[in-house]
Amino acid sequence: MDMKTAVNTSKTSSKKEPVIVIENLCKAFGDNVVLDDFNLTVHKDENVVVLGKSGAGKSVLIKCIIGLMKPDSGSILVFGDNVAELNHEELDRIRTKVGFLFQSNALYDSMTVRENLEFSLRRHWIEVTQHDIDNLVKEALENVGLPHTADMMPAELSGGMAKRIALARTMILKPEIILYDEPTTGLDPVTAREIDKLIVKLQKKYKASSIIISHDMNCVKNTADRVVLLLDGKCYTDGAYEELLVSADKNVKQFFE
Ligand SMILES: Nc1ncnc2c1ncn2[C@@H]1O[C@H](COP(=O)(O)OP(=O)(O)OP(=O)(O)O)[C@@H](O)[C@H]1O
Repeated sequence: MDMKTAVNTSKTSSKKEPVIVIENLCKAFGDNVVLDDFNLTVHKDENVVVLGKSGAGKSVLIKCIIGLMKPDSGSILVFGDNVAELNHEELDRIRTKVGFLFQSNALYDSMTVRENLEFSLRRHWIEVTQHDIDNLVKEALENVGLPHTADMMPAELSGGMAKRIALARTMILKPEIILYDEPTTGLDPVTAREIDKLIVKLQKKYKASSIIISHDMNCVKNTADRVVLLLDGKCYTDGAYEELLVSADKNVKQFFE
């Protein structure tokens, strides 16, 4: 079956403006061809989940999007700019609009929650006042339901709380695009579902677009407007969760069984 033809209709309309356009992306490490003519367009307000087996190239894809890795060929346009051609300052400007939630959370252990959130702001927004910072920190903590944690240290947080704080730190810059690297990995099922809800709530509130890398099929179901299967370096198929769920294609089925 030609899966592209079969399931290439997503819940979100392709009429919305594209924010990320990836065309013919290729990346190899020696003989290891990881991305091989990979294509993907993400539109405004859209949550796209990228599914793929371990080693399929999901992290490499994300690194290319934020300019941490250079593609061998092909292009990645973020808000119309070709990431591989940007200089350091231009990349920094783009990164204020593109938030990244690390799988490890990447909170600074020696800083309080407030300092972790402030650090993000001071690094990117040079002219921000202390009054603005206080308000933004308050809003960010309220967004994730943890207004009382500002003076806590990361070591005092549970895994779920740390994930929420990491999400607050990502959202404090009000990014227009958020890239999530396995946001629910390592969390218990109840906490994982809370994180799914927060991802969707904040995406709606700030009208952000997202790429979510996940193996957690509940997370995929709860967050995805569209699911992309990365296989053999290509976008193997692309459709709504419900469409892929009933697919007869064996490569798709293995993720949904
Ligand atoms: N810097 C690098 N140098 C050499 N090979 C690399 C490098 N980064 C990634 N790779 C290779 O690229 C392939 C894809 O890796 P990647 O981390 O993107 O997989 P993934 O889909 O994110 O897997 P997982 O779900 O296990 O995290 C792997 O074969 C990996 O060994």
